[in-house]
Amino acid sequence: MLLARVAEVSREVTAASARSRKIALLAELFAEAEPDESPLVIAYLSGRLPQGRIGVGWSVLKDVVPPAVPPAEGSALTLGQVDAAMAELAAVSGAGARAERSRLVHGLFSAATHDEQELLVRLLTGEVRQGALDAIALEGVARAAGVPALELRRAVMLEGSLPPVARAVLDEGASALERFTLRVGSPVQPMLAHTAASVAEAIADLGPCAVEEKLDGIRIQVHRRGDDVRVYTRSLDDITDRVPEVVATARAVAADGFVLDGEVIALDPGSGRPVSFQMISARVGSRVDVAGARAVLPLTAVFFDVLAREGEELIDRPGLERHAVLARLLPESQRVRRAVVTDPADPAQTAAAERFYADTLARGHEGVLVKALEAPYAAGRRGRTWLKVKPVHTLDLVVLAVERGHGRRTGLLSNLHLGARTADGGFVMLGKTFKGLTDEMLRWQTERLRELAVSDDGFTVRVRPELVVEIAYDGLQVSTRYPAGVTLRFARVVRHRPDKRASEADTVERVVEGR
Ligand SMILES: Nc1ncnc2c1ncn2[C@@H]1O[C@H](COP(=O)(O)OP(=O)(O)OP(=O)(O)O)[C@@H](O)[C@H]1O
Repeated sequence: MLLARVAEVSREVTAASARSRKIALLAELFAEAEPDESPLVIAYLSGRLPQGRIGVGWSVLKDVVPPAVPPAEGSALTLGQVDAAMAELAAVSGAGARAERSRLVHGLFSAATHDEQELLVRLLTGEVRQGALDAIALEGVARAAGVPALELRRAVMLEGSLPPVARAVLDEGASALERFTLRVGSPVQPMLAHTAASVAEAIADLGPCAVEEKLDGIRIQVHRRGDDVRVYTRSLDDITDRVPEVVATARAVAADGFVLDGEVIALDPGSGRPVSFQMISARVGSRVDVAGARAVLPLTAVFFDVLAREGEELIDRPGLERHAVLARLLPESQRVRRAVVTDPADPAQTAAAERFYADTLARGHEGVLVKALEAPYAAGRRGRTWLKVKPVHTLDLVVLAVERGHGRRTGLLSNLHLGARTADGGFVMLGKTFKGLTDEMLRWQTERLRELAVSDDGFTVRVRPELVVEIAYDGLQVSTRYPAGVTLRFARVVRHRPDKRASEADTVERVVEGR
């Protein structure tokens, strides 16, 4: 397939306002593509490169942004050629890398038409305006392959991503879906939670439920088959080598095969209270000297769900049943604490749930999750059957740009420009903040944002909109300075969220309407 065709559909999808029209356009595109090309089509439409970040920054791109390079007359670039060029670019390193990248990028842009050049820029800068593309791409594939979207979605959750499933169903049809089951060693997208204002509201919503402590660590999914243990993050990255303590815990379980869902935390050796997320994140994120870091900040794995055991898939079983399996697998110390409300009409039980919430906060945790006892595990979805209750309201926003620090912060990238998602896949800026950033966080974000930089006027560095930050704030205030007409009052950074994608950030509608 030609890149020009993807560029054309990408434009049409952006211009179409009806979701059904977008899906129809995508279905047509997937029907035309060879099944093997579909992973590239999905990636390019949603503005991702399969190679990830490939080191082409603004210093290289500014020389090729249209109209800098004369465009090719007719379209001839195929998706395969673009992919090969990106792979070549990703492999460049060492002395002379910048010149070599520049040479390769020039070559690619000279072979591209004007429209293709624009798509290439968007791919290389990460600036794609394709709202909720992953969800509609899934529906487009379902229609092109003639399979129900619901069944395709389940397969995608179990596989972890759309491209491999798309390739299989477009090639073989519905029968391919059977292959995508929960497998030990293949991470599935975790179930997520909605928010409730209070424990009472959550109980009223869910009926019989469990109130669990919300641990403030890093989500982990632990797979074990025989002696082989793998640990994945919420974004399904394999962190096995960084968390030897978790591997040891999983090996000690008296069962051969299972998939567990939980959180890795660190407890202060002195007080026994949980240490900050930022420190755990630094410990898990460190590529260096795991043994040394381990001595300083030992990690503890605590689990709250089990998705499979000894070859048996459990995700469709009620929560209560899964918890019974979990309780047989793990000692109490390795499970989250919880209080069960079997009868929401019993005041003694609801009072006990409220006490549990208060005690959890007093122990230094950030809140609770209230989970319906009957509900299955909704992999990859923000289910209505898990509700989180926290005393402080936070937003997940995307860093759009950052200002250079001055004074004590000279040399660091400090003041963050914060954006919420818009319905059309873009971002709208809601405000700026450098409050809440510790020295360690400043150092970390400076390094990360330098990698994401796309332009720099000496004062403000614009970045690919990829880094998510969790922001606490005291409310909204009307502002003519910001495009949504509002800005955040006393916004402060709670933490960076490298485990979240920009597509998971809060939408401006949610911020403004409190939804
Ligand atoms: N007992 C628990 N059950 C489920 N998730 C828990 C529990 N304790 C801590 N967590 C964490 O809370 C998260 C659930 O909240 P949510 O689905 O909103 O994700 P989130 O956006 O990362 O949440 P937040 O931003 O509030 O941490 C899980 O991803 C997990 O990391």
